[in-house]
Amino acid sequence: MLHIQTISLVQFKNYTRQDFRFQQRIVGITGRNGSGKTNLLDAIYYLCFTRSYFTSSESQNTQYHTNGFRIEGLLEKQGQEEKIVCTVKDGKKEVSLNDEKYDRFSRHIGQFPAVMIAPDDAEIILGGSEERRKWLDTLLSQLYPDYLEHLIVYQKILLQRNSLLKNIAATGQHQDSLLDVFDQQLVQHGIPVFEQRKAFLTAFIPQVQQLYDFISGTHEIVNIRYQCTLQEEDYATQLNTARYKDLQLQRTTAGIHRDDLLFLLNEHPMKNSASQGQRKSFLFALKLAQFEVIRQHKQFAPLLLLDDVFEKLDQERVMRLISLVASDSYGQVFITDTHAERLQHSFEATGQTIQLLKI
Ligand SMILES: Nc1ncnc2c1ncn2[C@@H]1O[C@H](COP(=O)(O)OP(=O)(O)OP(=O)(O)O)[C@@H](O)[C@H]1O
Repeated sequence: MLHIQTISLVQFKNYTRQDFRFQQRIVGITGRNGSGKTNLLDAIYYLCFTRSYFTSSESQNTQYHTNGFRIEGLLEKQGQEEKIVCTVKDGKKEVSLNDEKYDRFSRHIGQFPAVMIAPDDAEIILGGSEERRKWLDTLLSQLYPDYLEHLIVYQKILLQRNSLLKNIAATGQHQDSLLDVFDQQLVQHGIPVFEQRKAFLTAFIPQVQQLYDFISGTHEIVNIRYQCTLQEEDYATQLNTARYKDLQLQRTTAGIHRDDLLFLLNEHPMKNSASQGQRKSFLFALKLAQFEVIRQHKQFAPLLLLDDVFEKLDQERVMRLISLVASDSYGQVFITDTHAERLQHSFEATGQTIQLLKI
């Protein structure tokens, strides 16, 4: 079991200094627009991922006119007390677990799994391919530390290769042997990422379908098509064939950094044809399937952070969703809403009690 008991915020976004105690499995966070509900969810997310869900800019997380922030959380994981502290001061970030500082934040990832569902998630469907890769990478990194390691090295080599391509263009000097070394390293770290993405998606799609059926109460067919050039041709050959083009464009055109996922509803791309409610139902199915996969893998439920779920879903879908996340097979659930009564009644209708925090 994973349960966050308290969180203390100092200068994190709109919180100057505030402590929260979470006493129940289901915690409702209510308050007016702009009162800081999403920011509190994000602080919890930050403890789990050493970063905000919404922004990679620490200055946006820091309260206006201050030079840093601090988030401290006390958690219980499988019967053990755990303390996580994240601080940013004058642009320098530190994260510690039980007072031991991490030398690399990536070591923290996956230990305290969490799934956030937020309105901005529509970007996973509507935005560019990097949004979909980011979603998949965050998920797989929580499951497989090796995946994250390969990805980090791959991205580092990619940057080096791209700057070499620019350098060659600027100086006119051939550097084929150095490019060969980079190509070899891209292959070494890119292929495991490709294999993991492919295997994962194959097993994942039926789970998304099952949850989509449940939430929507329909039998529309959802699908995720993995688009990667490595499916068609050996990566080393591709890099070799693309080298001339890469030299012209001064960037690496082949590889897993260009992967995309095509989301389909009844075989049509969701981006163009699905309604807002269908898209939202799909995103819930996607995220709750993610939750299931993590739970099966870790043998305990991740934290579930639900932001503004009532928007754009009809009453029936909302109730099916609430009945699912309220069930005992889920772990600790945090849910925001501007209407305290709506939140309370929705959960009480399922026979569960909810702690209401008004902020
Ligand atoms: N760096 C910052 N420093 C101080 N305040 C900030 C900072 N970043 C955001 N805010 C404030 O936080 C508030 C937004 O909080 P949040 O998004 O958590 O609101 P919310 O309760 O989820 O609102 P809604 O119901 O509209 O979704 C805004 O008032 C914004 O001005």
